[in-house]
Amino acid sequence: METVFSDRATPLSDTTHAWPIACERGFLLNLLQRAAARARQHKHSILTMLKIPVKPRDALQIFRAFQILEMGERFFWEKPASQQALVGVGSALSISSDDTSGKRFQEITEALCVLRDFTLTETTSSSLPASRPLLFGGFAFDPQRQGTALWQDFPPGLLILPQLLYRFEDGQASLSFHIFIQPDVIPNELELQTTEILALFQRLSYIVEHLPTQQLEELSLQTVRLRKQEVLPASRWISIVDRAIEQMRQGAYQKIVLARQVEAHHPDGPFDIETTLYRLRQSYPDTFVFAFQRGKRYFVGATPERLVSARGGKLLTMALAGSAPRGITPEEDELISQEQLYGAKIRHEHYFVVELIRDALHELCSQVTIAEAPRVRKLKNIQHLETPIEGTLRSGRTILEAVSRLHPTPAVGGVPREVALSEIRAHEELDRGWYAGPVGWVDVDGDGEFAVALRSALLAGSKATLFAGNGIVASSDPEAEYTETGWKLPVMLRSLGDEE
Ligand SMILES: C=C(O[C@@H]1C=C(C(=O)O)C=C[C@H]1O)C(=O)O
Repeated sequence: METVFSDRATPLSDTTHAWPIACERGFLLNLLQRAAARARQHKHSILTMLKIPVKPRDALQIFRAFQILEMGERFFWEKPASQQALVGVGSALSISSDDTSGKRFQEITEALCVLRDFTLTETTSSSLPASRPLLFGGFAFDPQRQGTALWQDFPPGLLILPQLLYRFEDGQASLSFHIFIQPDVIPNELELQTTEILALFQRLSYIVEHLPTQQLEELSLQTVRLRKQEVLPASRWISIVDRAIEQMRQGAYQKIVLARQVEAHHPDGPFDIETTLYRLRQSYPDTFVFAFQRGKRYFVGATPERLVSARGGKLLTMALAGSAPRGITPEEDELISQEQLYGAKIRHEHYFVVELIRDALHELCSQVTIAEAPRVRKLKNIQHLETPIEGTLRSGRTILEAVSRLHPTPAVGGVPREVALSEIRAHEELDRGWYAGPVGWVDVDGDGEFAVALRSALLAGSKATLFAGNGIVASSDPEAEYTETGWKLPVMLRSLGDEE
């Protein structure tokens, strides 16, 4: 294998050679020719992926560069504290499911299996860790709920294989390009495609090299008074919670999570997605910071809740439920966590989630380890009770199977699941869309990571729709639940630049 990638140490400040996407024409053409030969042999298109090492750059800069490239919709996924990022643009393939009967995960898994069997991956550098094409996307919270115009273009299930993917992990950065090669492709077309891909690499290199660096930090300091509006009046929301408590007292179900919706309007023009992401990552480094674009709209957030990750057979998940505010002094903070988070009501709510996860993993995993006692997870303005859970996936099981069994956990749905879901559907009076649904990525081999899309908002121009929910049990106090949802909203409000 011939590679022309230069490992020469070029300082990032050297804008002339800071970001070459180096790939020799002969190497790329040869890859496409091999893909074409395989496509002819199998009479099936071949998903061809080329992975190239690049100099690490801030993931948000790449996100910006992808916009200038104008190749279509973008996505962003970052775990700032563990320095992992995925940034994608364009769509080489989109797999969606409109199924409302519970088969959406299965339908998408089947499509992924076909892809896996017809994939050719290549890299210009053997020092890069092997990886497989990955798709990014999400799932609606409840596909059975009648969708409204608010979540148009966010179907029950959607995964997108980007044309270009920037990945940063373990201190290494790479750029992957994906293309389908058809069985009837002619040699001239392969030549043409090679020329086009190389031109694209050149254009992107130029854009990345010439991006200004400091701008986002400055923009993130600017605040504005957003006009905020509750979609349901507080009294109405509280009466919905009241009703649920009454039902639980009568034994109809044991736990339900009810959410409310707030609209925020920017007085002077559209929200800036990059500045929003910058603020989210600065304030909430220990979360999954994500953005998913559909048309001109973005679903964006910083969620502390991992639904599940699976890599090489190792599965990680968590129960995250029970919330309290942060104290001003360390002593007060500690007192709040001891009195509230470790109090009987919250432990009870939390325990439902641990139990469900234990049951859901039973068939999927050969071994499950649940931390003996929950711990406190401290975020900037809120703290939660969290129980880490690990498992070993049985062979042949994939992350999407885990997602389909775990979602919705009682941290966002309720107990029993189906009763709580139909109560939410009938009485919550809001369209959750992808809020509280699984968002994340999966590769063609079934590894991946999904988070629960909390602390999130849907941005449409100068309007943002925010969601926040809370777990309610029979002993809950409706006014207190309202206040608690109010601790969750500032994550997005401040990140949208709100001055309050
Ligand atoms: C539903 C939300 O959060 C969930 C509910 C929690 C609770 O009931 O205390 C805590 C964390 C999340 O599992 C939300 O942030 O909107």
